[in-house]
Amino acid sequence: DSVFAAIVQAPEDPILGVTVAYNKDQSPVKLNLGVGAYRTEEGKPLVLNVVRKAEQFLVNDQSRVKEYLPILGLAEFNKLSAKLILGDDSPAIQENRVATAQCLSGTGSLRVGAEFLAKHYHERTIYVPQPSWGNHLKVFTMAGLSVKTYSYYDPETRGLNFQGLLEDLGAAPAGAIVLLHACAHNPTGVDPTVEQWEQIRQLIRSKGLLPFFDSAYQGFASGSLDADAQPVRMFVADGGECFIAQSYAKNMGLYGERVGALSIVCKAADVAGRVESQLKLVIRPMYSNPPIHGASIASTILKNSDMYNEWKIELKAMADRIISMRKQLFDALTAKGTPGDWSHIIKQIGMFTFTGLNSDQVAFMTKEYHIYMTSDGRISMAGLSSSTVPHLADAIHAAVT
Ligand SMILES: Cc1ncc(COP(=O)(O)O)c(CN[C@](O)(C(=O)O)[C@@H](O)C(=O)O)c1O
Repeated sequence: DSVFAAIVQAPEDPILGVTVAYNKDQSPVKLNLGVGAYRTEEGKPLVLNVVRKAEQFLVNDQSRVKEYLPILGLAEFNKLSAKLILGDDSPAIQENRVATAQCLSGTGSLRVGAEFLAKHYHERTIYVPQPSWGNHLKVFTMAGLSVKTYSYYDPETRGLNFQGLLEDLGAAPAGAIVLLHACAHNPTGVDPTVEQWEQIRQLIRSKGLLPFFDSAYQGFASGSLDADAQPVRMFVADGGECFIAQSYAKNMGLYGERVGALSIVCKAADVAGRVESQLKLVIRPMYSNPPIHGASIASTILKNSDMYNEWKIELKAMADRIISMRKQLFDALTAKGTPGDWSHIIKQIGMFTFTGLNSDQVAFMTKEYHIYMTSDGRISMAGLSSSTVPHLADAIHAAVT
């Protein structure tokens, strides 16, 4: 019989599997609040106008060819991506201390960074917040790093367990890698304050820990690209090293184009040059070179000031719609007198609300109300619209009474 006869059926991905279940549901009132993908008020995926414009511009450019990109990707895109997260006036960029590679969106940037660290960095332990994006554990483990967690979320206050965070990172071995969500923490929607970020930075630098930022929602959390990049810029301003994974999936709506970048901020330009050369040895045997189309769209938008400004307006509109959904859900639960304190819905930031509903309550809401969400109680606010808020409020009310 087949040499693969012993292979067992793999479980569905905890996040992407929710969409699989949603697609099978025939109910007219079904609601997909699982995957972090933006939907319009009409519940439809959104291609930004400025993305359509950039694509049209590219299609009309007869001089464009389909040649391989370099291993590190589209150089112009890499420069513009580093500027986007580090700021136009970043000393690290001016001093040529940043090595950047275009990677396959956020996941690919995290994986390339992890593979690089497993090969070149003496400390193989990476501390990931508890909880974190589910895929972090698998990406870092598959790259050969050993994953530990640091306290992050306080279920009592549904806010940050800041003391626990400081204790756990304070106890980490010198040199350990620390994964930090740059903004809009997934799944909790809880971010440190600027003051808390400064304390985290001081602790990380004093212990010689290596910060690895995951920036998947820049501009999507507050609506401001600069505000959402503030924590990253605080760390880079102190001259220390850091890794930064960027994704354009959400803020440019380039989900399926797989557009992202890994930047490694070094202490000296010659180190950055050598790091960049070693990044090529990680990437070449993995996927050789990245796709040209999505990065060309992003680059066209980032380098053209009219398009860049149009993008910022569309980005803020997406962020504002999500904030409005938070308010509407909070108001609906308040109006219904749903038992419990629901203020965390409006206090949390970014794509997700960490409701505090347990897996049994989630299963009930799926079964009885056709609400699709992750079993940890996370809801993608982008999946909601004014017309569907009442249905979700009914489901939550029924689940907690
Ligand atoms: C913190 C974080 N980091 C990286 C990524 C990877 O994103 P990409 O590779 O597409 O650029 C996500 C996306 N996470 C999800 O929005 C989510 O948690 O639903 C979803 O896209 C996913 O892939 O799980 C994320 O939330």
